[in-house]
Amino acid sequence: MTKEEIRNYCDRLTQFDTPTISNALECFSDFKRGTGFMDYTIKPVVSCTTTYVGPVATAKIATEFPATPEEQAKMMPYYQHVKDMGPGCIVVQQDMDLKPVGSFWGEVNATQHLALGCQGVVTSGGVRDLKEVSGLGFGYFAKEVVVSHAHTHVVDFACKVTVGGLELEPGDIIACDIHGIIRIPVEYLPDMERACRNIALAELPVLEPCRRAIMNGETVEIEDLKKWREGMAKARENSKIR
Ligand SMILES: O=C([O-])CC(=O)C(=O)O
Ligand SMILES: [Mg+2]
Repeated sequence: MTKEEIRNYCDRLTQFDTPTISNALECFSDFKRGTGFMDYTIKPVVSCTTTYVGPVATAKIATEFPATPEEQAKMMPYYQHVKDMGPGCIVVQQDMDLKPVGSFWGEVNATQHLALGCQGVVTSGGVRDLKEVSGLGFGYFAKEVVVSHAHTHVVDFACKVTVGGLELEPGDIIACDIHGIIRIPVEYLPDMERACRNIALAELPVLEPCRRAIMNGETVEIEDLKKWREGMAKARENSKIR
C-alpha cells in the first residue's frame, strides 16, 4: 500500500467512532478480541469531537533530568522523522520518567507539529497550554496535565514504544477519539470502511424496534428483545469480512 492509499483509507475511517472501529475489527477472523487498544490511562485532555486516524510516528522522551549531548542532538532528527511519516501522522510518545514530571507538549510543539503535517499526539507523559491547544484542532491525548516543561528532551525516536499498555512502531495505524486509542492492522485497511458500515447496521434489529417503543411510550417484551438480539447476532455474523 502506498502512503497515499493508506492516507485515503484513514481519512475514510474518520466518519466512524472508535467503538464502531473496535467492533469492525472483530469482523476479521484472525483478530484477537480484547486486544490492540490502549488502557484507560490515556484520554483526550482537550475537547475532542472527531476521530483521528493515521500512521504513527514514535519517540521516547524524558523531562526529569537534563539531556545528554547525544540526546540533545536527537531533537531535529526527531522532527524530521515526524515530517517523513507524512501528512496525517499521529505522534505516539512514551515518557521514560518514573512518572510524568514535565511537558514536552504545549502551544509551541503542538503548532510546530501541525506545521509538520502531524494531526495529534498520544503520550504517556504530560501536556500543557490547554487553552491555546484546544483551539488548534490538534489531537491531544495524554496521561497527565502538568505545569512545567522541566528538562524536556527526546531520548529516542522512530523506535518501538509502549503507551497505555499498547506496543506500537512507526507506520502502525491508530484511531483516537473520546473513548481512547485503538490499533488498526494495516492489512485490514482496504476492508475497514465496509466492516464499520456493516457492523453499525447490524445493531438496527435491536435499535429500531426499541426506538419505536420509546417514541410510542411503550415498554418492550423480553421475548421480543431476545428475538431482536438474535437478529443482531446473526447480522454481526453476516458482517464477517474473512
Ligand atoms: O515549552 C515546552 O517545551 C512545552 C510547551 O509549553 C510548548 O511547546 O509550548
Ligand atoms: Mg508553551
